[in-house]
Amino acid sequence: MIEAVGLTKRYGAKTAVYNLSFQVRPGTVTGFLGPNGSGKSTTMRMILGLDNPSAGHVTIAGHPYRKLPNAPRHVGALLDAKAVHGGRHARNHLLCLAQLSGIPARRVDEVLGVVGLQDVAKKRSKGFSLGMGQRLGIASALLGDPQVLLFDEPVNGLDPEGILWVRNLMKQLAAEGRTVFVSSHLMSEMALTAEHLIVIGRGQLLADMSVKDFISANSADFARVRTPDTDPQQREKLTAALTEAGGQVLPEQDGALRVTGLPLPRISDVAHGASVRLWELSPHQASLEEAYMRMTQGAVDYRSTIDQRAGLQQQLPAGAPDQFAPPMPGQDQPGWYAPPPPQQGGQPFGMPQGAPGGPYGGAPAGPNPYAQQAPAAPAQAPAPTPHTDNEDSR
Ligand SMILES: Nc1ncnc2c1ncn2[C@@H]1O[C@H](COP(=O)(O)OP(=O)(O)OP(=O)(O)O)[C@@H](O)[C@H]1O
Repeated sequence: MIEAVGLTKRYGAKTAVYNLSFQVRPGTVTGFLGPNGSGKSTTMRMILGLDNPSAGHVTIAGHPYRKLPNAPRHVGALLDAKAVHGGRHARNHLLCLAQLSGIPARRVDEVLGVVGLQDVAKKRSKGFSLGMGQRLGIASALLGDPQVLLFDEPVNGLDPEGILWVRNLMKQLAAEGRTVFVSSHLMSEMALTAEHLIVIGRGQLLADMSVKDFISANSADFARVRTPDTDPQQREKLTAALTEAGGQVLPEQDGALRVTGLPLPRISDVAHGASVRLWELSPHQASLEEAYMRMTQGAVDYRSTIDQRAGLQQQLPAGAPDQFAPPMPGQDQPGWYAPPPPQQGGQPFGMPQGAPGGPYGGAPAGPNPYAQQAPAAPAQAPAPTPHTDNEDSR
């Protein structure tokens, strides 16, 4: 298990991670999400002892990484797939790593097979594609057959077959009882791979919950209703009747209606009462991507100036109801589509229960550097400071 308590990292005046407390448990794939620059890589580097926390601590199986006996046998990581000696053959690169950790040479051939690089084992890695480099990085992580694995953007550069392979590999590693902590910007992929999520924004914990709970807590589910295409008046009649009944109705591009605020059976009754025939009445749940966009909308540092000029400030999905609207009729009935919880007052973005300080009572990390920030997206374009330590691989 990985456990962070009150983890904080400052680089001069910049606070990259602030008072972060979480646990990553064995047996499941835990996704690590956050907008660009939110502190994911910094957190991973602190877990691996590559950066010292300014406050708080992080342990693996109860020990700081640097105090783990023969750490590479316990922990494997892919942080930057380009961090290899390009002049070395793939096999030699792995052999060097293996020798440093007392891992037998036969394990090198095993992991080359696992990642599908056996045919290019004698090729220099500087000629590798991005995807091949990722596979070599994953091979390095697996070398010590570790119980704890960290992957920073492991599917970066992989083709669809490679992405599927990584997905299955992560799940298999977790099913074997290992701790698997993986960051990615591909929400659709995370939804298929991870069971649990840790979401951060501007270095702070935003959510620590199952994927299922995350989606239901941050999504605006809706019903799709379609009246006969041949009779547009039926659609208008139904829109009026549903609005009258307290629903919010928005037209979809394909002519259907998107309804929130009313349970499915009520929509059906209202349609029946208005003598409107229905061709479709179906429930829809938001995707992880939609839920993620809603949660992190106030915690995005880097935004296109084109989006800002056009007022495209992280738009909510179409049909999302007003977050601050009073309770709606039918709210307690099964099948009612709840709007997302309102952002908590005064915070630049929704904070998790118990934060700051975190659910584990993290050590005080000094004044919250974000407390005085504007509550919404920045009005000015952020300084265009490409910042990442391994941006080439992204
Ligand atoms: N060595 C460093 N010196 C100064 N600032 C740094 C350093 N490393 C990271 N930062 C800053 O800390 C913040 C968090 O960066 P980090 O790379 O951890 O974010 P990230 O969530 O991994 O981003 P991305 O999704 O783009 O990879 C950024 O504002 C970054 O500029």
